[in-house]
Amino acid sequence: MKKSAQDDGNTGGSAPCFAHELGIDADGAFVQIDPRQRLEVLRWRKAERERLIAKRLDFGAAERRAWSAEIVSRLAPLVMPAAGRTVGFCWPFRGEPDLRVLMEPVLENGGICALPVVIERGRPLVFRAWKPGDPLQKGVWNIPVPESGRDIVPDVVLPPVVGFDGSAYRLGYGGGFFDRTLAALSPRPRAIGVGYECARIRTIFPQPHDIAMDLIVTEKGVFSPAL
Ligand SMILES: Nc1nc2c(c(=O)[nH]1)N(C=O)[C@@H](CNc1ccc(C(=O)N[C@@H](CCC(=O)O)C(=O)O)cc1)CN2
Ligand SMILES: Nc1ncnc2c1ncn2[C@@H]1O[C@H](COP(=O)(O)OP(=O)(O)OP(=O)(O)O)[C@@H](O)[C@H]1O
Repeated sequence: MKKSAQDDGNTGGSAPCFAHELGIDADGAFVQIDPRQRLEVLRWRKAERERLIAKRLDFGAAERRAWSAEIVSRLAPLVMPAAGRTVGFCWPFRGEPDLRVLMEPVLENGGICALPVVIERGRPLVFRAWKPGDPLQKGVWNIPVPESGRDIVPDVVLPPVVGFDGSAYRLGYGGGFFDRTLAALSPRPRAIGVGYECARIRTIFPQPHDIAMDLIVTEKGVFSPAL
């Protein structure tokens, strides 16, 4: 006798699929993600972060200072005129480009500078207005953050990159903080990734949650994402 659909455990709907789990994409929509692929990407990113941070530190402080100066001079026309605009900087950490000298012209132009604060793992960053002389305290990883100051939505953010690719995707420190922040803010601030040429890689293997930078600035130039 022919088995009924019921006997097969098939209730007529589509078969349950256990090969995927749910993730979230850059627009906040749920997407299916292959867990094996996710794990492979996580492992690869962890190793790649370590390799790229070690590589930039190997170059030495004098070289990084010279590159930072180049990056600042390329960034200046992109964030100016700053009047009435808020620029989200990061306090330099582990050999990242030092953009602090750009704060003075931004402030002189009537702009506002802000620094990110990690409120909680898994949550967007909060930006706090800051100017030289205002008190700082230690945040996560001992990165200095403003002790007080009003929370503010930046018009432009300058996320440092651990790695980046030709599509302007950014590899950071693995907290997902900038992706969450950019996904949460409306209107989305302009995001200009900053880093050295030695951070350029073929691809970061972008995942649904990754948000590409609008531009990448290195000591060698200003790069738009390749189509
Ligand atoms: N200078 C600077 N400040 C910044 C950032 C940055 O990239 N540069 N951030 C940019 O977002 C935020 C801090 N980012 C952080 C990212 C990850 C972890 C962290 O705890 N990472 C885990 C590893 C995560 C994983 O691989 O799963 C760890 O080290 O244990 C901490 C802070 C805000 N301030
Ligand atoms: N918008 C989001 N919603 C939910 N989870 C997210 C979001 N963005 C990122 N994540 C999660 O955060 C984790 C880390 O992301 P990713 O590897 O892209 O970090 P990163 O960009 O290197 O870190 P950071 O910006 O903190 O320097 C991922 O596992 C991802 O699932």
